[in-house]
Amino acid sequence: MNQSTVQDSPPAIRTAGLTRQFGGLHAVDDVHLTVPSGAIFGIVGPNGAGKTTFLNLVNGIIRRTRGDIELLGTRTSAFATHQVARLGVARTFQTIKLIPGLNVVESVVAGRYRVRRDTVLSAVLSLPGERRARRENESRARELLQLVGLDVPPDRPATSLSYGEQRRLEIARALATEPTLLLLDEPTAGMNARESTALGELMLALRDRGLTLVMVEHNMSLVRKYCTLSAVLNSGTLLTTGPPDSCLDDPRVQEAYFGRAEHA
Ligand SMILES: Nc1ncnc2c1ncn2[C@@H]1O[C@H](COP(=O)(O)OP(=O)(O)OP(=O)(O)O)[C@@H](O)[C@H]1O
Repeated sequence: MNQSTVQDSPPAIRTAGLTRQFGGLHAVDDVHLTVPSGAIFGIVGPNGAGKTTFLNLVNGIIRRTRGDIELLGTRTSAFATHQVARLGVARTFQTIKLIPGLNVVESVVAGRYRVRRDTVLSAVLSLPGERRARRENESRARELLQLVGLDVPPDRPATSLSYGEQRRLEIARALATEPTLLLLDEPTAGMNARESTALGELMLALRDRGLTLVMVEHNMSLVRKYCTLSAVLNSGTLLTTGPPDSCLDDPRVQEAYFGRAEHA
């Protein structure tokens, strides 16, 4: 996707009055937020601010109590996860979710099958063309492993990788669905500084390929360096949104994190 196409695209995410209650708790409370296409968008906020709940609402894992969600120009408020995935939205999780028993390359190919039921069916029935499709899937998986910088033997069991490597494998698996919008929940958790920087560079490379990236992240220097826009949640509400430096230096944000502005 070139730059003018990205600019002409509808917002990757638009929420209006988005609210999710758990009993009496407003985990996400009346959030009006727009993530433009082509952004690297950081969602930050103290623990329990509602960041993961927001991502869960966006990709249909949980249902809203009130409000609306529009993804890539389609109203998805009542969509289930698989319907959201088919629009071109992929997701990684705070807790790594790799399928035990699969090797590195199989884990990425599994990502492809997740949204392509027709391919699964032809694989099971061994229909003509299935072997060629499998070869293509594996070769695409190897390209994605290279893209995310995961230089390990493709036949290694996925669960034997280091934590940082597993996080990159999850991103490769998410990319295997050919998403337009990639949601990452704390992608640098457990990564060292070198791995975190590599992840930042990967996000830039993906953005240059036309993806929109939204990440929940606690690493503020990463957000400042690599995100083009950000939003701060606090107690479920949207405190502020805009370029990371102005958001994170906002006294209200400092207060949400530290209690008093002068502690920043
Ligand atoms: N399924 C649930 N049932 C009840 N309460 C929930 C549920 N999921 C989240 N919450 C509550 O909603 C609030 C927001 O949680 P959420 O996980 O979205 O925060 P977060 O900003 O992602 O936090 P962290 O940075 O610690 O991961 C918290 O008070 C949490 O305990």
